[in-house]
Amino acid sequence: MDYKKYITVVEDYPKEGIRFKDITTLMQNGPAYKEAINEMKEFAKDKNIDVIVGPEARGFVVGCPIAYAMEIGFAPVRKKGKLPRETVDMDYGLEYGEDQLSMHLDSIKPGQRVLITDDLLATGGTIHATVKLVEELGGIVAGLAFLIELDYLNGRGKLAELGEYDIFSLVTFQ
Ligand SMILES: O=P(O)(O)OC[C@H]1O[C@H](OP(=O)(O)OP(=O)(O)O)[C@H](O)[C@@H]1O
Ligand SMILES: Nc1ncnc2[nH]cnc12
Repeated sequence: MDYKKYITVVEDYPKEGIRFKDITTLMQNGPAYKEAINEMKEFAKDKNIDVIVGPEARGFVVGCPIAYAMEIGFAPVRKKGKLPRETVDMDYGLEYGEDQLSMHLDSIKPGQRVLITDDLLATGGTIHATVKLVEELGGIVAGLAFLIELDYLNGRGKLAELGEYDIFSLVTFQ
């Protein structure tokens, strides 16, 4: 499927010079959304995944339906102060700002195999912090799946600082 035709590119949002990839137009199309989730699930199917992890908010939009389809759990990564119990926290930077991400201490058991999902890989800052959170909790990152990868921001290079990972993206923008 040509997913690009369902993704809207918005110029200069949220800041001048950013070409924002809006996935809401893909989500509005039931068959395209379903097919995208199915392809991401296919990537994960032989990896013995125990739990899916995704950062708020758009990581939930892809991670939760994959978890549902695979009949496994989903552990959220949230911006600081949003999780009610004890957390592990990590600073991070992204294409248009910086923040802190958190996970509940009991959201991953040591040795569990994790699929990390998000809508989009840009600079890799969000996913770099997410991998660090998962590994700090003792999880094994068995794969990373994205709807969109912005090749020109080299998120893969940022992830390579942490190790070698199996990375899948449905659509690449050069
Ligand atoms: O690779 P990076 O440079 O880190 O950028 C990618 C991240 O940026 C966006 O999330 P955002 O923080 O805008 O939050 P949202 O999902 O709540 O809109 C996107 O959903 C990714 O999580
Ligand atoms: N260019 C972009 N479009 C959509 N989401 C993003 N997150 C970081 N960079 C982005």
